[in-house]
Amino acid sequence: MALKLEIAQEMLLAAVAVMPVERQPLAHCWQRVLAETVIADIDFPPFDRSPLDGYAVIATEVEQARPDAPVRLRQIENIAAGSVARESVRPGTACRIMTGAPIPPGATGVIRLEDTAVDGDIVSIMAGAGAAKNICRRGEEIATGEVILTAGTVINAGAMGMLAVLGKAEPLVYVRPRVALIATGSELIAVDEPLVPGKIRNSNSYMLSAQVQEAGAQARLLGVAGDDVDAIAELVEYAADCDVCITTGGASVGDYDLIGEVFKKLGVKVLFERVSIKPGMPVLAGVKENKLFIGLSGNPAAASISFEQLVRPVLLKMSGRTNWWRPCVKARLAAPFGKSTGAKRFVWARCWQGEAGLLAEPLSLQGNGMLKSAIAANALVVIPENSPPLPAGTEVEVILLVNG
Ligand SMILES: Nc1nc2c(c(=O)[nH]1)N[C@H]1C(S)=C(S)[C@@H](COP(=O)(O)OP(=O)(O)OC[C@H]3O[C@@H](n4cnc5c(N)ncnc54)[C@H](O)[C@@H]3O)O[C@H]1N2
Ligand code: MOO
Repeated sequence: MALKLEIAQEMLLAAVAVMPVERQPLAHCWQRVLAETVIADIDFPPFDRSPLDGYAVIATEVEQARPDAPVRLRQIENIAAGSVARESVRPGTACRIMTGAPIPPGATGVIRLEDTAVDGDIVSIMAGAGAAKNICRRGEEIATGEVILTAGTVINAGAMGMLAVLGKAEPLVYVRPRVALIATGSELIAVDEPLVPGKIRNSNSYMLSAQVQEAGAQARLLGVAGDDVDAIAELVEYAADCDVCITTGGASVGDYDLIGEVFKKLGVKVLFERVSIKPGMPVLAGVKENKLFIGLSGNPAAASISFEQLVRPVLLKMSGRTNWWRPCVKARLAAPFGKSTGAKRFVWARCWQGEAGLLAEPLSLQGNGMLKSAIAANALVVIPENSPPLPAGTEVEVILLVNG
């Protein structure tokens, strides 16, 4: 009897724990999950600074300056970004200043270079209104004590930059789960081997290594084992240093479907053997000594979809992420979906914004042994259980294949 998807998801999530933490050099932290709350210990900007190349002035002195009535000031010094002024701006003077340099004492505004005319050490201000707005104030973006990032945040480009602003050279991040990938099947050959009759290349390990990495984990490709319990068990034991071990193939009821037997031989406690989804119905899951064992179907579409639905949320939880689910939206089918379906079905689709709302078009060639439509897919259409064929225009739930 196949288990309901939601129950299988809950069982797997309950079976795993969040990974330990480690410090990593900031340059290696992109896409890692932060394991600490980052509180600003500085204001940013740390000083009032100029957003323009121009002249720091006393704003009220130049307010009325116009091209036909310029205000003439004496330049006292020139401050580059990285330097600080030695002198104060006093009435009748201006300080040449570059973008990013600290506003000198006494100045209350900045005039951009384009609104000035310079003759020796005399600068004529040709347009002086609004000079006070041309100062970036200390702490205008970040105030000391502010919470800037929280644990569980995926470190994106913005977070990378912000951690650098705050001097976090070695942020605390979660260790990435290690995931072993083993392909089983006597028909499988390696990607660099020539095809011979009866054989196909192992594509599942490469497809899943991408899915594993997209979920923030590390993939270890352990190669192929033929349909032999001892050979498969040996490779699974090879994965001893991994947190999750995933096999593909041999998950169904055929003469050579041996994963159940392999799990039994290795003392893996089986949680379930079939989940009520299409594709991906045959999927075994088990635990042994805090390690998770997953036996996915050999069919590429089935392996990919059951990974997406069952394994991805688990890897996100282990990685320290706080949201384990993709964003889900409603859309209308842009083309009919002609199959009636018993179990809940996931269909690779393209989703886009139409004139009257979101549209989703199921991609062609969606056999459970096929993969091509996954190349163009940006979404999965969810066909509810016990659905008749669905005409174009039917409202469906769509899972967007982006991070939530
Ligand atoms: N009598 C029944 N037969 C089948 C049933 C069923 O309920 N009763 N279910 C079918 C469905 S649906 C699926 S899904 C598959 C699941 O089979 P397995 O998980 O045991 O997988 P295999 O038989 O080993 O392989 C299936 C298919 O995939 C190809 N394959 C395997 N590994 C790879 C790989 N690493 N890279 C690329 N392709 C791979 C393999 O050659 C087979 O064509 O069972 C159905 N049968
Ligand atoms: O159950 Mo199979 O999983 O349709 O691909």
